[in-house]
Amino acid sequence: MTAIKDIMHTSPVIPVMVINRLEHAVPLAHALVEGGLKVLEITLRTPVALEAIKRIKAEVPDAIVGAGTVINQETLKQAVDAGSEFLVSPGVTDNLIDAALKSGVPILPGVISPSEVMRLLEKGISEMKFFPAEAAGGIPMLKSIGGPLPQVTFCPTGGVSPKNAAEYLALKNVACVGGSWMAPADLVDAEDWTEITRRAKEASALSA
Ligand SMILES: O=C(O)C(=O)C[C@H](O)[C@H](O)COP(=O)(O)O
Repeated sequence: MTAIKDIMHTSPVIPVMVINRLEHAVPLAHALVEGGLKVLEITLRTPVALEAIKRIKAEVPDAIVGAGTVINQETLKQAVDAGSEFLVSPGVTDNLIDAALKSGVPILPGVISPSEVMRLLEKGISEMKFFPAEAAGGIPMLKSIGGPLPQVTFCPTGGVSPKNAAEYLALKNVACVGGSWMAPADLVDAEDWTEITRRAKEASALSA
């Protein structure tokens, strides 16, 4: 099992994927990996998400496949059973974090406030998702949290785009960012894998 810290340092951007049609899972993963983005977050927002995780794991060996939108013990168990190599949650509850720690699968839990950060530090977690990044205060908020809590490393996600990704990545307490702009619904629906690979290449060229 790869530690979440190493996963966060694998690529500067983690694509957040919403897969509506199962047959898109493997070509989409290939398109992103070909563009240099190996760490893939498949959100559990669609009925085919768990099967998509299994297929990508089986057919795209270079990918590091994680589950997003893990919100409780039930979705955590489903994600782990599907073979997820990491878990991402939009927020935190004690039940969820305790279950994740027990499972042994690394989790990137979502926070927006110093209190949430401190609760996770008490549980031994120092890598976190900052979600929803732009709406929750963006770059100034991360800089402010980094003052008293410099030991925490973040993956800002939510409203991150090619316009602001480099600025986020320049922060001391940011290892990578997450976002959906490499594989938005219209490009996936159109099966425009070429454009998705082009966007992935551009994203993977950003420096963390
Ligand atoms: O589904 C989840 O678990 C999430 O946490 C939400 C995603 O991270 C954001 O929807 C990505 O945000 P955008 O890049 O602004 O589209």
